Amino acid sequence: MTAPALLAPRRAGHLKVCGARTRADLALLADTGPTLVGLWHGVPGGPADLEADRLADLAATAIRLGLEPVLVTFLDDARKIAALARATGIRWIQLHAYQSPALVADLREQLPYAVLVKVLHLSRGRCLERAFTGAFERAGCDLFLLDTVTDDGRVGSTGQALDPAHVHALLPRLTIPFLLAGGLNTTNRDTYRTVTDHPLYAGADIDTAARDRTGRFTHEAVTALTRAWHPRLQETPA
Ligand SMILES: O=C(O)c1ccccc1NCC(=O)[C@H](O)[C@H](O)COP(=O)(O)O
Repeated sequence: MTAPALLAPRRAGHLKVCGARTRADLALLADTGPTLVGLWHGVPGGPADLEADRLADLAATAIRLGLEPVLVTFLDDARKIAALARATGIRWIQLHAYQSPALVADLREQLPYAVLVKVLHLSRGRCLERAFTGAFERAGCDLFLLDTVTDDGRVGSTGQALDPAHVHALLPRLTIPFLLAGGLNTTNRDTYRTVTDHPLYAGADIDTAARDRTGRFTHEAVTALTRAWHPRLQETPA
């Protein structure tokens, strides 16, 4: 017997777009297909960093529009992060710096309901947290997010693609799902077929390719990314 159509998943994983700054950004994203929106707080000097009250306003707007807000942060104070999550209603937390497994354990205790995402940084193909993936999992991490570190040490929104071979070298170490990031766009979608076919693949995370040259999200760019990275299952090429 086949499962009732209503219960069948309709999408292949998540699509997260990072760095929303305004309600208009959120309206555009809600209209074009992503499931998750990254809101930055505690990213010093980041162009999309939000003050706490603005973060709360955008998180509430995202939820109202049917998007799941994700707090993207370099903060490494569990109490501060937990307080922010409680105050804003944000359930997904993306630790994008070099936070420790101990911080993840602390956060897990304070926020049992939260979805905790730890970024694994790949520098020249090597994962800098390679020795700690098991510790992050035991600490209560729900998802990893694989992203690029540039040769000069920049992290986040680098627009630089990972080599799929380097991703595959890391995957046997993981037992929890992962999001893929790092310079994903519409033209390199096919390069990652073997990665996105992996049973632990949970979706794609994109910033640079969702924007035009002035740094603004565009309807056209995000719609094209949704088609490439987050199609309805019946649209997925065999
Ligand atoms: O987006 C940023 O500029 C950023 C800055 C500091 C920390 C994290 C940041 N972004 C996090 C993301 O999740 C991005 O979507 C991810 O790095 C992919 O970006 P891109 O390679 O530009 O698609």
